[in-house]
Amino acid sequence: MKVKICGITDLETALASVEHGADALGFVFADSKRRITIDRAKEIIGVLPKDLLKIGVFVDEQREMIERIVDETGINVIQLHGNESPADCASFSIPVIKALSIESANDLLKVDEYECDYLLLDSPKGKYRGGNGVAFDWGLLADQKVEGKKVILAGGLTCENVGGAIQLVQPYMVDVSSGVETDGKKDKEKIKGFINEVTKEEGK
Ligand SMILES: O=C(O)c1ccccc1N[C@@H]1O[C@H](COP(=O)(O)O)[C@@H](O)[C@H]1O
Repeated sequence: MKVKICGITDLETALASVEHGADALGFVFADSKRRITIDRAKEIIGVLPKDLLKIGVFVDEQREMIERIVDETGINVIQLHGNESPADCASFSIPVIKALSIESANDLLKVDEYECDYLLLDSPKGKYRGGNGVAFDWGLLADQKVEGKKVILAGGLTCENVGGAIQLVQPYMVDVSSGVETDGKKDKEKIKGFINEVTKEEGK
């Protein structure tokens, strides 16, 4: 099971996440309290391990801007978290994650429209397009399995609920932002605890 820590804005948190076993770090280039500048992302990514997934999160961003940010920062996976169409997600030169908002079983029908490398399933609710710390009904995914896609589960995951979520959904990766923060800042102990819970669940 892979783990992504999203909303990285400083090097110390990035390095601590890697040390504790994160497979992927997310950098938000969209409207968010965790938005990062191109220069800052470049500085952080420049010292991270080569094989780590460095994921740029975008919401309905211009393709040219996404390509520029990829070139300048070293982002090696693109996460499209807005209303991007299947065509918008196609033919980038690096892997793409399409995020879909899941509120009802009907929303899962969209899954087959996208041919990208990964599908991220998140809650639709909150102030921003993502990163709101709100979970959706994971039971929908237990009832209607997503076949043949690498599923990333996101939205309201915490140290307390990630074990149960994994049992229910069996995703390829779990993705967390708010659940590893205290007072709006990334909390290294929570990051460690979250990754430990995922590892514990895998060992069962
Ligand atoms: O993290 C953000 O601020 C963000 C902003 C805009 C689009 C996506 C964003 N983050 C993604 O949302 C999921 C869920 O976050 P949370 O754990 O519920 O806080 C997160 O994993 C990011 O991929």
